[in-house]
Amino acid sequence: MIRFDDVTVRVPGPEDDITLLEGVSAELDERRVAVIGGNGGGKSTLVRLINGLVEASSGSVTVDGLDVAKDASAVRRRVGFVFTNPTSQLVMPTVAEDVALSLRRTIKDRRRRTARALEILEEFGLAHRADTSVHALSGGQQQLLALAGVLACEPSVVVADEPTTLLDLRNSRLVADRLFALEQQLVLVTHDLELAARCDRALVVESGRIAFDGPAPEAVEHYRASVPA
Ligand SMILES: Nc1ncnc2c1ncn2[C@@H]1O[C@H](COP(=O)(O)OP(=O)(O)OP(=O)(O)O)[C@@H](O)[C@H]1O
Repeated sequence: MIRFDDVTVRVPGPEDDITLLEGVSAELDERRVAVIGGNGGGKSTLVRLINGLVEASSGSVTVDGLDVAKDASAVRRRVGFVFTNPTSQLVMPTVAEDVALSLRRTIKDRRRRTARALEILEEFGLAHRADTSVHALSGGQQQLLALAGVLACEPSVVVADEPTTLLDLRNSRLVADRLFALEQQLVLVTHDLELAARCDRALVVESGRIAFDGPAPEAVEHYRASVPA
C-alpha cells in the first residue's frame, strides 16, 4: 500500500519557491494504478516521491507502512523504478553483467549470480544477447533489460514513468504486456490513454494536484474532457 498524506513539494525558484505538488493525499492499494495528465502537471514528481527520488517538503509518503523519508533504504529495496530512457539505468558493459549487478545483494556467489542472471534473461527473451554490450541492444530490448534488472531486485512495487514513450508500437506492446503481467503492484505514468484505461484506478494530475481519482476509464474520460478540442 502506498500512502500520500497531504504532500506538498516545493523547490527553490529564481525568486520565490516553486510549488510542484500541493496537498496531495491518496491511498493506493490497487494492483495497477495509472497516473495521467498534461505535460508539466506533476506526474513524475508524484511518482518519484514513492522511492524518495523527490522529497516531500511537507506531509508524508509511506510504502507498506515504511516512511520514505525515515526508512529510505528499506523503501528503495521495495520500490523498483523504470525510467523513460532505459540507458539511464543500464550501468554495466554487458547485458548479463547488468542483471547480475541487481542480484549482488541477494546472491553473494558470483557463479550462482551469473546463472540466475541468465535465467532471468531467458524469461525476457534476451538470453541470446547475454554477452552483448547494453548499448548494442534496440530501444525495446534495452527497456526489457531495464525491467529485468528492476525485477531481479524482487521489489514489491514497480513504478514506471512513461516506460513506452520512446518505443515503437511492437516494443511498446511487449513492454506494456510485461508490466501488466507483473504480480507486483504497478504505478504507471503514461500518455498512452489506452494503456491507462487498462489499469484498475487512475489519478489525473494537473497543476500539482490530483484533479480526478477513480476507475481508470472514468479518469481517462475526465482527462479527455478537460482538454479543449
Ligand atoms: N527540480 C525542479 N526544479 C524546478 N522545477 C521543476 C523541478 N522538477 C520539476 N519541475 C517542474 O515541475 C513541473 C512538474 O514536473 P513533472 O516532471 O512532475 O511533470 P509531468 O506531469 O511528469 O510532465 P511530463 O508529462 O511533461 O513528463 C514542471 O513544470 C517541471 O518543469
